[in-house]
Amino acid sequence: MFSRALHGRQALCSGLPRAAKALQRRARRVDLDAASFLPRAGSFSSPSSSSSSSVPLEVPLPGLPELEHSRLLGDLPGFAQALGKACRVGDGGAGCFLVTGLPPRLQDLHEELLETARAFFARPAEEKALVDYRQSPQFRGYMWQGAENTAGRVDEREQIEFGREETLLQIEKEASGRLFDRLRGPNLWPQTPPTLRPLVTAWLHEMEELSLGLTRALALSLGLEAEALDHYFQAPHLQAKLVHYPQPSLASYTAQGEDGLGLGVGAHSDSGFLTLLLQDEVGGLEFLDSSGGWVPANPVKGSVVCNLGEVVQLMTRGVYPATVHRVRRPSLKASQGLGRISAPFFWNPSLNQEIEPLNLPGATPPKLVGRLGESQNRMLRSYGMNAFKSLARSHPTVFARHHPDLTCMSDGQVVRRDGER
Ligand SMILES: O=C(O)CCC(=O)C(=O)O
Ligand SMILES: [Fe+2]
Repeated sequence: MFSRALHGRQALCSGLPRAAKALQRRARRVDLDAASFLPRAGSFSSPSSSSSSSVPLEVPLPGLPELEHSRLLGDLPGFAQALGKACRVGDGGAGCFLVTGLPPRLQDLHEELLETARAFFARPAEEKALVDYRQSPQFRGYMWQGAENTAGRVDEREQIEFGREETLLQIEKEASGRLFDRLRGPNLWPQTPPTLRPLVTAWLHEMEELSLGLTRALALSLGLEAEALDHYFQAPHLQAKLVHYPQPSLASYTAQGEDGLGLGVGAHSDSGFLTLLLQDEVGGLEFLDSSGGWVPANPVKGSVVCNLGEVVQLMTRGVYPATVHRVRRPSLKASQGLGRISAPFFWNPSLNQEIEPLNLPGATPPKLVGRLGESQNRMLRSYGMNAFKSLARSHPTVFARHHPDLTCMSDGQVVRRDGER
């Protein structure tokens, strides 16, 4: 999907011990505090080679712009201005940003969620198979390592996927009669650890609220009314995952070295509106900048990474491009044998929404290197049908098993085999 040449740069801190990384993070935070919370243009070019001994601790690490959560509540116009700067990739923005300084309540929830995810993935394979996603017409549940691929390569990760919990009765009452209603339904909840269900439920609720605030800031940053996009999210189609990137074997580490370990998930952009991503301390997430270089999204305590999806790109005619990202396999040093845990939350429009480009006079899309053109990655205007298309294409056997009356056409449309709508 993306050219191999783009995979060249190494995350600056991947070879550093945890204590040094913590110190570096502190150095970067101090520097940013002094310069206010606005991103610094031109701060994203990482040197093509580095070693732990050649990186002085007082030099701030390249990183993503940091937007203080408290300003989202207390100074929406100021927050929106910083968000706009971060999303305008051609003007030196990173195309994504961190929301930092989350309230302690949310930080605690995030810590517990990461711990619980780690406990779930440590359970025996037979137990995880009880919530195997192949049982779910909504493509939710546990996916073992190798079940999914991105950019033509098998992903080196296992994951459990959730959506909004809905009973069949609820869905029947509100059914639109469209095929995408089939993506609504119940989750497959593991019995162990028992804390997983309440934690994931609380997390979805919190992320929904945060996402709506960010949507309003994004609308303001485009020169629209803050609530101008709210109607897209009356019944948002939520998707969320707990993900484990296992530690590569010692043999592969020895044979290939840290640089040769490859990717946990290949370069891609997310298909929804925006993604809020929680990650543990290990690192490995990287973003593509406007010139085709990779920028590490180093973990920052008390924050989430926010990246933009293809719906935003379509709505803004590319003025805010979807963020291309990938994940390196966990380095032996950083993950200390445990692998990496992340928790992406995907904020998507309601299934029944048609996505049309907004009227943004005077705004022009940036020139970008190393991305797919619209013709190679065409989005269907119906958000719901586009979501169904993505799932059907990624998981053809689950699609065939639960939706035998449907077929996925070469243009991506999911239709009834008998031709009825
Ligand atoms: O695990 C991560 O950090 C990123 C995951 C991701 O990009 C995805 O699942 O779409
Ligand atoms: Fe992603």
